[in-house]
Amino acid sequence: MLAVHFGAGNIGRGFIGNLLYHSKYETCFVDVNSEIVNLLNEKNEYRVVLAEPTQEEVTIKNVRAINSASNPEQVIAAIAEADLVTTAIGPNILPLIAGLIADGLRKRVEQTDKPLNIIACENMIGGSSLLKEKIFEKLTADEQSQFEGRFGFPDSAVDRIVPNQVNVDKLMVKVEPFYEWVVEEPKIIGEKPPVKGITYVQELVPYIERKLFTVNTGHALAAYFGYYFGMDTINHAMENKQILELVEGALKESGAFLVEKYGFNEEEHNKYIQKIIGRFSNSYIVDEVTRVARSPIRKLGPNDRLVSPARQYQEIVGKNPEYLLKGIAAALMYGFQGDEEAVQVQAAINEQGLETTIEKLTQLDGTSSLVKGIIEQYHQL
Ligand SMILES: NC(=O)c1ccc[n+]([C@@H]2O[C@H](COP(=O)([O-])OP(=O)(O)OC[C@H]3O[C@@H](n4cnc5c(N)ncnc54)[C@H](O)[C@@H]3O)[C@@H](O)[C@H]2O)c1
Ligand SMILES: O=P(O)(O)OC[C@@H](O)[C@@H](O)[C@H](O)[C@H](O)CO
Repeated sequence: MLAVHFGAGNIGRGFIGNLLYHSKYETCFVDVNSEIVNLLNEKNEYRVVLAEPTQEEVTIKNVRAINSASNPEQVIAAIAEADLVTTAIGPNILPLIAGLIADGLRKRVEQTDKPLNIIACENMIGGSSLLKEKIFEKLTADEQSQFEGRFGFPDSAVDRIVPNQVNVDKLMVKVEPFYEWVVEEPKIIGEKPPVKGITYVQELVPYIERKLFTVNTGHALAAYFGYYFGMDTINHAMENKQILELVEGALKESGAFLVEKYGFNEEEHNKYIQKIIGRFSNSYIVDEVTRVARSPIRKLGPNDRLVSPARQYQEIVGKNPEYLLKGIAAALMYGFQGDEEAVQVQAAINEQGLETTIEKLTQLDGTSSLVKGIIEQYHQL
């Protein structure tokens, strides 16, 4: 079985590639990083090390790679033959690979009528659906109806902390032991990809909201307040009592509406929160706050980990959240010069003012109590 995976980065090698290998796939990574592509083709294997006391190590074999910038025709040929296509490249990049996947699917229908599933493994609600939309924009009406029944785009939620890292062995990747990959079954076309480690569910939204609005909400608060208080890594940030309290406060708020909305067991949800806080504090992982804080414009978006839980808390619990608004305020203050989006947010606040910037980024109404609350928290920082 052949899997074509876009993005040979942290999650691509450290998580998806790992599960694919253990499920007997040959994995063809697609990336634009020529160093990583060349190394994968030279070695055809790489190591994954667990960030825990045993430092257990596995070797992932049966891998190769294609540089999509220089060899797009090879990617097209690989998609035409693939049994599964996955991505872990970042939400902002999905639209950029849509044309190449569309060409691969066109070639495929000339060769075979075998169905194919394309699964985006990104931190966002509806990643595969967005990819489908972008691919379908490239197609004629006839192609759209032909592709509709043949290619599935099930949404998914992926969870495993894989920090940025520079190792002597450049292909090696250190990952936390925990992982979860949930895929929505009803949108699968043909047989379910037999990947050991995927949990298939009938409805994905509760899982992705629980993951994004717990793991990523808490992580974002740890990162933005970590940066604010001058911390370098997430586990150092979590050692700070004030930050721990802020993270716990935000997770109690997101937990309150998640439990109410989806009927999760409250006690189980509290255990889930505590487990996540333990994961953030893993001292075997060096996860820089600037990785977790990356792309604040995306993270301040209306459907992302800060604004969506704040809005849903207000709608479902019936009052303004406190900690989630503090988190949004801290994200608005994030001025790391090495992050293009952080620089843009600071420039927008200086040029257009705080309220207009909040309205534009969050799509919240400037007169709403949520925006007023964010401004109040911002001025308190
Ligand atoms: N790292 C984590 O802890 C983690 C966990 C869960 C989900 N995710 C999600 O996985 C996705 C990837 O994150 P990551 O941490 O692995 O990032 P990363 O930067 O380590 O990897 C992304 C890879 O995509 C490649 N890439 C960029 N543009 C490309 C293009 N046009 N075509 C092909 N490849 C391209 C990059 O060269 C890089 O190798 C993101 O959506 C992230 O939110 C990350
Ligand atoms: O990848 P991002 O930028 O959406 O979010 C940064 C981290 O919170 C994220 O990568 C987590 O490590 C991951 O989502 C854990 O499953």
